[in-house]
Amino acid sequence: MQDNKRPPASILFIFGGSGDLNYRKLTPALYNLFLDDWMPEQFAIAGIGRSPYTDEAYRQHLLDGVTKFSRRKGKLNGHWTDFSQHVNYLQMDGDDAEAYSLITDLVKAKEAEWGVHPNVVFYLAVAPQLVPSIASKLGGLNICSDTSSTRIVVEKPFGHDLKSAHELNALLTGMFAEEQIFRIDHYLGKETVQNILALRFANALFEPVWNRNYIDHIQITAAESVGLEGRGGYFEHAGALRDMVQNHILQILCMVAMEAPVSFDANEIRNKKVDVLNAIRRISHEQVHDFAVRGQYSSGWKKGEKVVGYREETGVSPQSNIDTFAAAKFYIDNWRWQGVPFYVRTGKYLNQKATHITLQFKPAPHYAFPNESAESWRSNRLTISIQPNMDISIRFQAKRPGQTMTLDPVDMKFNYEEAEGEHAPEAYETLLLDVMEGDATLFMRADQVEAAWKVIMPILETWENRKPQDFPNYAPDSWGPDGSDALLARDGHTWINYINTGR
Ligand SMILES: NC(=O)C1=CN([C@@H]2O[C@H](COP(=O)(O)OP(=O)(O)OC[C@H]3O[C@@H](n4cnc5c(N)ncnc54)[C@H](OP(=O)(O)O)[C@@H]3O)[C@@H](O)[C@H]2O)C=CC1
Ligand SMILES: O=C1O[C@H](COP(=O)(O)O)[C@@H](O)[C@H](O)[C@H]1O
Repeated sequence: MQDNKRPPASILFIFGGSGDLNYRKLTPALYNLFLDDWMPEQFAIAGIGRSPYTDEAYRQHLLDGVTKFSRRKGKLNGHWTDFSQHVNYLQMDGDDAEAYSLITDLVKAKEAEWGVHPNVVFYLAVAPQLVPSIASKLGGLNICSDTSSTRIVVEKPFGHDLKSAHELNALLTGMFAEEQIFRIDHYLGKETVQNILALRFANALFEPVWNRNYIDHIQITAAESVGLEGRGGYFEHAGALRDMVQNHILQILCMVAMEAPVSFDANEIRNKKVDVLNAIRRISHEQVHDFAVRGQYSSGWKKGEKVVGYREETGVSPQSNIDTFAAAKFYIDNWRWQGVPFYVRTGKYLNQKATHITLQFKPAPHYAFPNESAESWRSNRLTISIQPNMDISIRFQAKRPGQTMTLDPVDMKFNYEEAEGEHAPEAYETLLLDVMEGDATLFMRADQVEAAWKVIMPILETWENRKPQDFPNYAPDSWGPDGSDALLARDGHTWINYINTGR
C-alpha cells in the first residue's frame, strides 16, 4: 500500500449521475481511487438525475458499469460493498430551483456527521445546454460563496464556438471564482501526456535540440479506430475539429511547444500554455484550403466487418457536412518555433487507435555515407506514444554489422508500463483526485479555452460556409482522405502512420 496523502473530507455531487459518462468513466475512476487508498477518509458521492432509482438499484447499476469498464476489469478486489455505502442517488430535475435544498440538506447532514466542513464538488456531467441553468442555481447557494472548499467541474464541450465559450465563461466567472472552476480536458489527465513535461523539463538532454534549429517538423496524430458508437446526435453538432482538435490536440501541442515553467504552480503552467496558443499563426478564411483538410467516412469494411457510412448513422442527416476527420498545419510564431510546421490530424474509423507525437529532426549538416538514400535523414526522430502504447522512442541511424558502411534505422524505446511495472491510473482518476485536492494545473483556464477557439474559428467558419463537394471521402480502416496526405506532400513530407510498424 502506498503512503498516500488523501484529500480532505469531500462530497461529490454528480449531475448526470444516471448518464453514460458516470457509468463508464467517473464511478470506475472513483472506485479505483478508493481501492488505491486515494479517497478521503470521509467522503460521500451523490448521483443526480431525473430517472427514478432507489439507492440500492443505483449502486447495482454503477457496479455493472465498474465491472464492464474499470481498468481493473475482473479484479475488483471485493470492496464494492464498502465503497457503495458512500454512494446515494438524488432524484431531482436540475432545472428545478426548489430541488437544490436536497443538496444543501446533504451537505449539512455530512458536516454534522463528520464534524468538519467538507469540500463540496459539483461535477456537471450533463449536456452542455443544461450547464448554464444548473450553474446559475448552484451559484445562488450559500456554500458556493466559500471559494476555498466548493468547486464546479464542467465537462467538454466547453462552448460550441468562441462566442458561446466566452458567454459560458462570463456566466461561470460571474458566480464562481476562477479557482473554483475546473474545465475538464481528459487528455491532460493521461499519464503519457503529463510525461511530456517530465521528458522535456526534467532532462538536460532533450531541451537543447527542442527548437527550430534541430526540428524539421512535428506531427500529432490522434487516430480512432471506432466510429460514432451511437453518438451521431451529438457529433452532428460537433465534428472532429471541435470534438478533438480544439481541445485535446491543441493541449498536446501546447505541452510539446511551451517554454520551460519556473514552477509547477497551476497558473505558471497555464500561462506558458496560453502563450503557445496566442502565438499560433492566425490563418485567414481564404488560406483554410491550404492549411486544413476535412473528411467524412463512407460505408465499408472495418477489420472484416461491414460498417455503415457516417451519413447512415442514427441521428445523422443523410446530407451531413460534418467532418469525422480533420487535419491541419499550424505555425507558432515565436523565437523557438519559427518556420517549424506542426501537422495535426484526428479521425473516426481510421486504421488504428493510436495517439502519438513525432518530432522529426533535420538532416545532419553533412552526410558522408555514400550508400544511403537522400531520405535517410527521416530516420532521425523522437516519438511519444500516448495510447494505446505508452512509450517514448528515439529512432536513429546505426551501422549495419558487416564490412560495408551501410546504415539501418534502429529504435531505442522506453515503455512506461514495463518500466513502472504497474497499471497506470486512468485520466479521470488523476483529474478527480486533483479536483478533490483543489489542484487546477491539469484543467483549462478561461483564457486557454478561448485562445484555443480563436485558433480554429477560421477553419470552422470556412467549413460551415463552404459545403464539401466530395463527402464521403474516405473509407473505414484507411488513414483518412487523400487531401490529408496532400497537405504534407506539398511540404515534401508524409504522415508517420504508426510507430510500431517499424517504418
Ligand atoms: N459519455 C462519454 O464517454 C463522454 C461524455 N462527455 C460529456 O459529458 C457530458 C454527459 O455526457 P453523457 O453522460 O454521455 O450523456 P448522457 O445523455 O448519457 O447523460 C446525461 C445525463 O444528464 C441527466 N439530465 C438530463 N437532463 C437533466 C435534468 N433536467 N436534470 C438533471 N439531470 C438531467 C440525465 O439524467 P436523467 O435522464 O436521469 O435526468 C443523464 O444522467 C456531455 O457534456 C458529454 O459531452 C465527455 C467525454 C466523454
Ligand atoms: O473527448 C473525446 O474523446 C474521445 C477519445 O478519447 P480517448 O481517451 O479514447 O482517446 C473521442 O472518442 C470522443 O469523440 C471525444 O468526445
